[in-house]
Amino acid sequence: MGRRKSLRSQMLIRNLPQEELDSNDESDSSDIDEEQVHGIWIEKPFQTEAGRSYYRKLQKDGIIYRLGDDITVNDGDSSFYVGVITKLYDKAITKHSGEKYYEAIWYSRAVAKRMEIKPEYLLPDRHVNEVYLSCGRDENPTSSIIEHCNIYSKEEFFKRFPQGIPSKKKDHFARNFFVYRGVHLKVNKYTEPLNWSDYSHNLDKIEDLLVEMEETLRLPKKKAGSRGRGRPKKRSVSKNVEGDNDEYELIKEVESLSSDDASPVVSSSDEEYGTPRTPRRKIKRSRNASGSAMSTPRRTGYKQPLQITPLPIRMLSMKEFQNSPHRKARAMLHVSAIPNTLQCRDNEFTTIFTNLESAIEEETGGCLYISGTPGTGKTATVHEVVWNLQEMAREGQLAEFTFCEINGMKVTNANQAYSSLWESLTGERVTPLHAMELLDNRFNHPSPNRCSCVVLMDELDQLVTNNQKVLYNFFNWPSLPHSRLIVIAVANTMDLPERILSNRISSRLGLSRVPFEPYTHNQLETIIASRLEEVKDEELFSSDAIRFAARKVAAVSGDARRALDICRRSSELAESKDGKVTPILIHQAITEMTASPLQRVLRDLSFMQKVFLCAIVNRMRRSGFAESYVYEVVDEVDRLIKSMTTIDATELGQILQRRPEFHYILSSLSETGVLYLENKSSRNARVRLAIADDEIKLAFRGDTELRGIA
Ligand SMILES: Nc1ncnc2c1ncn2[C@@H]1O[C@H](COP(=O)(O)OP(=O)(O)OP(=O)(O)O)[C@@H](O)[C@H]1O
Ligand SMILES: [Mg+2]
Repeated sequence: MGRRKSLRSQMLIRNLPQEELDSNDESDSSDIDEEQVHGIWIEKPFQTEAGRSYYRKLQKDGIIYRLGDDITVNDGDSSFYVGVITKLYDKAITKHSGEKYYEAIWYSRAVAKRMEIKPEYLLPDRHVNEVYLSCGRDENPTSSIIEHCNIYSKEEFFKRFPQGIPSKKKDHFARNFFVYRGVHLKVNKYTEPLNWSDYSHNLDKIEDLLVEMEETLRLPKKKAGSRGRGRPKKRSVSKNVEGDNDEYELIKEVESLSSDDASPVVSSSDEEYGTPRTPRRKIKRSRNASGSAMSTPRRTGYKQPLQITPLPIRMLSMKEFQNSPHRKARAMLHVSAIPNTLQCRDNEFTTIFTNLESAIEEETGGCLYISGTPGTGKTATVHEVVWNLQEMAREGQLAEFTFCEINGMKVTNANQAYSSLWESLTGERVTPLHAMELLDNRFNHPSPNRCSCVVLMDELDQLVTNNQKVLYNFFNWPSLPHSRLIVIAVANTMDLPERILSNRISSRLGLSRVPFEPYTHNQLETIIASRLEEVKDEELFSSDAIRFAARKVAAVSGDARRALDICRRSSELAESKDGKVTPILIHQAITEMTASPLQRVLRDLSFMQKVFLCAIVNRMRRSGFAESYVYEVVDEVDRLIKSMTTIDATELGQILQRRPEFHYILSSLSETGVLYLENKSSRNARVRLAIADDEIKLAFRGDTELRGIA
């Protein structure tokens, strides 16, 4: 609830004619809350269009706000935004509160708590009392208006306040600013100096200036969806970034200037900043430590500096590498060697690209759900789209946006997704719970000039929690009007949102879906051949061999990763025989990879044994430790089973009831020699794999029962 200010103070702020303030006295006392919080219309609308009535004036908390007035706006935190009112309207005919809106063009603050302009683009001559006219505008409920403010030209401002206004003088600081330039935040470019007295309170001139800024500062856009090929080089951001410290220094400068003025006595804090001193070390003492006869004697000893035993360095000779075409081919076929373009994924690329591009352009939020079996190029395609969009943003053809990647496999706990997103947005590290609150607050409150944020949530199934809160939040935030959050969720199964979230919620979210079909043999052939393009002349792979490998993989899984693995192994075999890769060698590689005794043992395990092994592998990847506790593995098994597509709910119930059998399952696996299990029959026993986790992945990859989890 807004606190009612005295009429005197309102007059001081606004210099309003007394009649306008007096008119307040006639207002109905029953409307007092509505008037204070949302304001009331004090004259008839001058225009009605498409269910909206437009007004010229709003009276809120006794103060009149008109079109063209400069205002400060609540940012949902302890700071504020500055804007000029361009429209005042209500959306419906009813009298309910919360339906009165204003549209504002925002001024970007040159020095703000949370920067609206990226630190690397800040101008060195910016001033603590300066704001830039920006091209951003927003609609917001009138309840967010704080009060009027004065926006002067630079000349006029310094005539009135020769020393500037220090931020600690809160009353004056938040009410007086000057404009010297405009800024286009999407391309981070500034206009030439402006004389703001020509524009102040003149909406037509401001709008003309914005059009001019849009035309002159922004580059022409590339054809939509045109695929800028190749990965753009990483931008080298100047190390000498001006950030919050500079803000602090600037504020400090102004503060010291004004304090000089006010009194010649140097304050202790000024003194501290004036002369550099050797920092004193703080000594932590416990309450009853020093000299007490009762104190426990301190352990004496000395800390040895950490010593690192150097490992022998294996030098790879470049010559050897270049002389061996097979090695070169294997490097090209390696899954980590990302090709310039991804073959056979043009449709998927275009769908994702246009969805993201339009959401960034239109400053809206959105949710994209990408599903497909392993190795179908989901992650690689999203990365390619994002690289292209980032390149466009760098060239000024698209608004700048933040990209954040959260991989379910790389977080130890699903809630860490919140911390990762908050860190990408602000650079601050906070606990997951706090991050969730901060994010919720951010997305529920308007903010001028907020840039869009694209979040890739890869391996989504790993982010499923018991109460599904993480998924719910990440799918719900994009639908909030001010979030500008675009979520790309990637998972192996089509219907994960339906299974995890209740139907009512998942249908409300309205996810756009992009399914990635397994590759056909023709597509796999193209993918392998294009990777071998550079060593084509050497004829290392016969075309029959490539076709054979592609057909073999397409018949089982359509997994590009597997096709590449097979080709790499057969290249090794061919190299040892000094020959080229033939269908026979491909066959040999496949048999080798799938028919080892260990592979046979693994494939013959029972369903639950397999699920337990998958759970152990998942735990290992998440925590980064080889060892896990049995209770952690059991929890992981629960989670995996819930996200499985191959079993129905009743069966699921039975499996979960049988869970106490976990110890028998783990002991049997330990007896087979697949894992080490600590010899105690409790949930706190530790368990570790005795074989490479890759073997498990390889054995279970084509297993239909384990679809969606292995
Ligand atoms: N169309 C393609 N052209 C070239 N290489 C491809 C193509 N599709 C996939 N690959 C390669 O296959 C490998 C696996 O692709 P990617 O990681 O995108 O699969 P994914 O669908 O995300 O699988 P998972 O579900 O296991 O995460 C990558 O190394 C990628 O370079
Ligand atoms: Mg992936």
